Amino acid sequence: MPLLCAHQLSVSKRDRLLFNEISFSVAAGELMYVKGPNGAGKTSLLRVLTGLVSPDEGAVLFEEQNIVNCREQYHQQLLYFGHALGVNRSLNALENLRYWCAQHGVQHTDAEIYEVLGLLGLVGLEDVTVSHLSAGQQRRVALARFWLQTSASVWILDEPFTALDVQGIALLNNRIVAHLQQGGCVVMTSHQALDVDYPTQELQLEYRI
Ligand SMILES: Nc1ncnc2c1ncn2[C@@H]1O[C@H](COP(=O)(O)OP(=O)(O)OP(=O)(O)O)[C@@H](O)[C@H]1O
Repeated sequence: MPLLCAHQLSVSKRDRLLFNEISFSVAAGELMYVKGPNGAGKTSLLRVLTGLVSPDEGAVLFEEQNIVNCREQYHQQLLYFGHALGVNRSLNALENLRYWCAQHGVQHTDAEIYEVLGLLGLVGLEDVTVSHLSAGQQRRVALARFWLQTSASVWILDEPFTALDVQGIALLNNRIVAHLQQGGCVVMTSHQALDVDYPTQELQLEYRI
Protein backbone atom coordinates (compact mmCIF):
# COMPACT_ATOMS: atom_id res chain seq x y z
CA MET A 1 0.00 0.00 0.00
CA PRO A 2 1.43 3.44 -0.90
CA LEU A 3 1.99 5.83 2.00
CA LEU A 4 1.21 8.90 -0.07
CA CYS A 5 -0.74 9.31 -3.33
CA ALA A 6 -1.36 12.32 -5.49
CA HIS A 7 -4.54 11.71 -7.45
CA GLN A 8 -5.12 13.88 -10.53
CA LEU A 9 -3.92 17.10 -8.87
CA SER A 10 -4.38 20.37 -10.69
CA VAL A 11 -3.39 23.81 -9.38
CA SER A 12 -3.62 27.26 -10.97
CA LYS A 13 -2.15 30.49 -9.63
CA ARG A 14 -3.06 33.87 -11.06
CA ASP A 15 -4.90 32.23 -13.96
CA ARG A 16 -1.81 30.17 -14.86
CA LEU A 17 -2.21 26.41 -14.76
CA LEU A 18 0.90 25.21 -12.88
CA PHE A 19 0.19 21.51 -13.28
CA ASN A 20 -2.70 19.49 -14.55
CA GLU A 21 -3.97 16.08 -13.40
CA ILE A 22 -0.71 14.94 -11.83
CA SER A 23 -0.85 11.49 -10.28
CA PHE A 24 1.85 9.50 -8.51
CA SER A 25 2.32 7.38 -5.45
CA VAL A 26 5.15 6.98 -2.99
CA ALA A 27 5.42 3.80 -0.94
CA ALA A 28 7.39 3.04 2.22
CA GLY A 29 11.09 3.24 1.41
CA GLU A 30 10.57 5.36 -1.73
CA LEU A 31 12.07 8.70 -2.64
CA MET A 32 10.35 11.07 -5.08
CA TYR A 33 12.43 13.91 -6.46
CA VAL A 34 10.35 16.79 -7.90
CA LYS A 35 12.32 18.75 -10.49
CA GLY A 36 11.65 21.87 -12.53
CA PRO A 37 12.68 25.46 -13.21
CA ASN A 38 11.88 28.46 -10.99
CA GLY A 39 8.16 29.10 -10.94
CA ALA A 40 7.21 25.66 -12.31
CA GLY A 41 5.10 24.91 -9.24
CA LYS A 42 7.28 22.61 -7.11
CA THR A 43 6.59 24.43 -3.82
CA SER A 44 2.92 24.72 -4.74
CA LEU A 45 2.76 20.94 -5.28
CA LEU A 46 4.55 20.20 -2.00
CA ARG A 47 2.23 22.50 -0.07
CA VAL A 48 -0.77 20.69 -1.56
CA LEU A 49 0.78 17.37 -0.50
CA THR A 50 1.03 18.64 3.09
CA GLY A 51 -2.61 19.70 3.13
CA LEU A 52 -1.66 23.32 3.82
CA VAL A 53 -3.26 24.29 0.52
CA SER A 54 -6.15 22.63 -1.31
CA PRO A 55 -5.75 21.67 -4.96
CA ASP A 56 -8.16 23.08 -7.52
CA GLU A 57 -8.84 19.51 -8.61
CA GLY A 58 -7.85 16.11 -7.31
CA ALA A 59 -6.94 14.70 -3.93
CA VAL A 60 -4.02 13.67 -1.75
CA LEU A 61 -4.29 10.28 -0.07
CA PHE A 62 -2.39 9.10 3.00
CA GLU A 63 -2.53 5.34 3.40
CA GLU A 64 -5.38 5.37 0.85
CA GLN A 65 -7.51 7.90 2.78
CA ASN A 66 -8.14 11.41 1.53
CA ILE A 67 -6.06 13.66 3.85
CA VAL A 68 -9.10 15.91 4.24
CA ASN A 69 -10.68 13.04 6.20
CA CYS A 70 -7.66 12.06 8.31
CA ARG A 71 -5.94 15.40 8.82
CA GLU A 72 -4.85 14.82 12.42
CA GLN A 73 -3.56 11.30 11.80
CA TYR A 74 -1.71 12.50 8.66
CA HIS A 75 -0.10 15.47 10.39
CA GLN A 76 1.20 13.21 13.15
CA GLN A 77 2.99 11.23 10.45
CA LEU A 78 4.21 14.24 8.44
CA LEU A 79 7.44 16.18 8.69
CA TYR A 80 7.42 19.20 6.37
CA PHE A 81 10.51 21.28 5.78
CA GLY A 82 9.54 24.36 3.78
CA HIS A 83 11.26 27.58 2.75
CA ALA A 84 10.39 29.24 6.05
CA LEU A 85 12.76 27.67 8.57
CA GLY A 86 10.32 27.71 11.44
CA VAL A 87 12.95 28.90 13.90
CA ASN A 88 12.62 31.92 16.16
CA ARG A 89 15.64 34.08 15.38
CA SER A 90 15.52 35.80 18.77
CA LEU A 91 15.91 32.50 20.66
CA ASN A 92 19.03 30.34 20.76
CA ALA A 93 19.35 26.88 19.20
CA LEU A 94 18.61 24.99 22.40
CA GLU A 95 15.55 27.12 23.20
CA ASN A 96 14.27 26.70 19.63
CA LEU A 97 14.57 22.93 19.75
CA ARG A 98 13.03 22.65 23.20
CA TYR A 99 10.09 24.66 21.88
CA TRP A 100 9.85 22.61 18.68
CA CYS A 101 9.84 19.36 20.70
CA ALA A 102 7.14 20.67 23.05
CA GLN A 103 4.99 21.82 20.12
CA HIS A 104 5.28 18.46 18.37
CA GLY A 105 4.86 16.26 21.40
CA VAL A 106 8.41 14.92 21.09
CA GLN A 107 10.18 14.05 24.35
CA HIS A 108 13.89 14.88 24.55
CA THR A 109 16.20 15.84 27.37
CA ASP A 110 18.51 18.82 26.97
CA ALA A 111 21.40 16.33 26.83
CA GLU A 112 19.81 14.66 23.79
CA ILE A 113 19.25 18.02 22.12
CA TYR A 114 22.89 18.95 22.78
CA GLU A 115 23.92 15.66 21.20
CA VAL A 116 21.96 16.40 18.01
CA LEU A 117 23.33 19.95 17.86
CA GLY A 118 26.81 18.45 18.22
CA LEU A 119 26.16 16.04 15.37
CA LEU A 120 25.13 19.04 13.26
CA GLY A 121 28.41 20.84 13.98
CA LEU A 122 26.91 23.40 16.35
CA VAL A 123 29.02 22.63 19.43
CA GLY A 124 29.63 25.81 21.39
CA LEU A 125 26.84 27.61 19.51
CA GLU A 126 23.91 26.11 21.44
CA ASP A 127 23.25 29.30 23.42
CA VAL A 128 23.94 31.82 20.65
CA THR A 129 20.87 33.74 19.46
CA VAL A 130 19.91 32.26 16.08
CA SER A 131 20.01 35.66 14.36
CA HIS A 132 23.76 35.73 15.17
CA LEU A 133 24.41 32.43 13.38
CA SER A 134 25.39 32.12 9.70
CA ALA A 135 22.74 31.19 7.12
CA GLY A 136 23.99 27.59 6.98
CA GLN A 137 24.13 27.32 10.79
CA GLN A 138 20.54 28.61 11.01
CA ARG A 139 19.49 25.91 8.52
CA ARG A 140 21.28 23.32 10.65
CA VAL A 141 19.26 24.39 13.70
CA ALA A 142 16.08 23.90 11.68
CA LEU A 143 17.31 20.56 10.29
CA ALA A 144 17.85 19.20 13.80
CA ARG A 145 14.19 18.20 13.76
CA PHE A 146 15.08 15.32 11.40
CA TRP A 147 17.14 13.78 14.17
CA LEU A 148 14.71 14.69 16.97
CA GLN A 149 11.52 13.48 15.29
CA THR A 150 11.84 9.84 14.40
CA SER A 151 8.21 8.73 14.23
CA ALA A 152 6.97 10.70 11.17
CA SER A 153 6.83 8.42 8.14
CA VAL A 154 6.22 11.03 5.42
CA TRP A 155 8.92 13.64 4.87
CA ILE A 156 8.20 16.51 2.47
CA LEU A 157 11.31 18.59 1.93
CA ASP A 158 11.45 21.81 -0.09
CA GLU A 159 15.05 22.52 -1.07
CA PRO A 160 16.51 21.22 2.18
CA PHE A 161 20.13 21.57 0.98
CA THR A 162 19.98 25.36 0.52
CA ALA A 163 22.92 27.13 2.24
CA LEU A 164 24.49 23.87 3.46
CA ASP A 165 28.18 23.14 2.89
CA VAL A 166 29.46 19.84 1.50
CA GLN A 167 29.61 18.23 4.94
CA GLY A 168 26.08 19.44 5.79
CA ILE A 169 24.73 18.04 2.52
CA ALA A 170 26.36 14.66 3.21
CA LEU A 171 24.95 14.60 6.74
CA LEU A 172 21.43 15.31 5.53
CA ASN A 173 21.74 12.84 2.63
CA ASN A 174 22.69 10.12 5.10
CA ARG A 175 19.78 11.00 7.35
CA ILE A 176 17.36 10.85 4.40
CA VAL A 177 18.67 7.43 3.33
CA ALA A 178 18.38 6.13 6.92
CA HIS A 179 14.77 7.33 7.03
CA LEU A 180 14.01 5.52 3.76
CA GLN A 181 15.71 2.35 4.95
CA GLN A 182 13.59 2.47 8.10
CA GLY A 183 10.43 2.40 5.94
CA GLY A 184 9.67 6.11 5.61
CA CYS A 185 9.05 7.94 2.35
CA VAL A 186 10.38 11.26 1.08
CA VAL A 187 9.14 13.78 -1.47
CA MET A 188 11.67 16.51 -2.10
CA THR A 189 12.77 19.31 -4.38
CA SER A 190 16.29 20.55 -4.91
CA HIS A 191 17.97 22.79 -7.45
CA GLN A 192 21.23 20.95 -6.76
CA ALA A 193 21.71 17.61 -8.49
CA LEU A 194 20.68 14.91 -6.05
CA ASP A 195 23.60 12.97 -4.69
CA VAL A 196 21.64 10.45 -2.65
CA ASP A 197 22.89 6.89 -2.99
CA TYR A 198 19.37 5.47 -3.24
CA PRO A 199 16.90 4.62 -6.05
CA THR A 200 14.91 7.72 -6.93
CA GLN A 201 11.65 8.36 -8.77
CA GLU A 202 11.59 11.67 -10.61
CA LEU A 203 8.72 14.00 -11.40
CA GLN A 204 9.55 16.79 -13.83
CA LEU A 205 7.39 19.93 -13.74
CA GLU A 206 7.61 22.32 -16.67
CA TYR A 207 7.06 26.06 -16.60
CA ARG A 208 3.71 26.37 -18.35
CA ILE A 209 2.75 29.70 -19.87
N1 LIG B 1 0.16 32.52 -2.95
C1 LIG B 1 0.36 32.75 -4.24
N2 LIG B 1 -0.38 33.66 -4.91
C2 LIG B 1 -0.21 33.87 -6.22
N3 LIG B 1 0.71 33.24 -6.97
C3 LIG B 1 1.48 32.35 -6.37
C4 LIG B 1 1.36 32.05 -4.98
N4 LIG B 1 2.27 31.10 -4.65
C5 LIG B 1 2.94 30.84 -5.79
N5 LIG B 1 2.48 31.58 -6.81
C6 LIG B 1 2.93 31.54 -8.18
O1 LIG B 1 2.94 30.17 -8.59
C7 LIG B 1 4.05 29.93 -9.43
C8 LIG B 1 4.77 28.69 -8.90
O2 LIG B 1 5.40 29.02 -7.66
P1 LIG B 1 6.20 27.92 -6.84
O3 LIG B 1 6.76 28.61 -5.63
O4 LIG B 1 5.31 26.76 -6.63
O5 LIG B 1 7.35 27.53 -7.87
P2 LIG B 1 8.66 26.65 -7.66
O6 LIG B 1 8.72 25.68 -8.79
O7 LIG B 1 8.73 26.12 -6.29
O8 LIG B 1 9.79 27.76 -7.87
P3 LIG B 1 11.28 27.95 -7.27
O9 LIG B 1 12.15 26.94 -7.99
O10 LIG B 1 11.60 29.35 -7.66
O11 LIG B 1 11.22 27.74 -5.79
C9 LIG B 1 4.89 31.20 -9.47
O12 LIG B 1 4.65 31.85 -10.69
C10 LIG B 1 4.35 32.02 -8.32
O13 LIG B 1 4.38 33.40 -8.61
